[in-house]
Amino acid sequence: MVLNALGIFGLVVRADLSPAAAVSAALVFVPGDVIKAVLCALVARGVHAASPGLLPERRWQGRRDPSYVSV
Ligand SMILES: O=C(O)CCCC[C@@H]1SC[C@@H]2NC(=O)N[C@@H]21
Repeated sequence: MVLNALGIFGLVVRADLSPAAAVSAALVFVPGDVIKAVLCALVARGVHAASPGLLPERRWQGRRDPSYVSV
């Protein structure tokens, strides 16, 4: 969605399209982008399930329960 927003901005500034025309041009990409995002999430979930230690453990940084900090 950030890329789409930047693309709309670019179309307005560089291609001299009206904002409405730029939005409608960018809408063409949205279905494919949603499919790609879902596939990416599924692949990331599979990778994380196969290698749970791949990412560093998140540490609680809040103040309500300092004993929650594990390291
Ligand atoms: O080739 C170009 O100059 C335009 C590339 C456009 C890429 C954008 S990124 C968001 C949207 N989703 C895509 O898959 N392609 C466009």
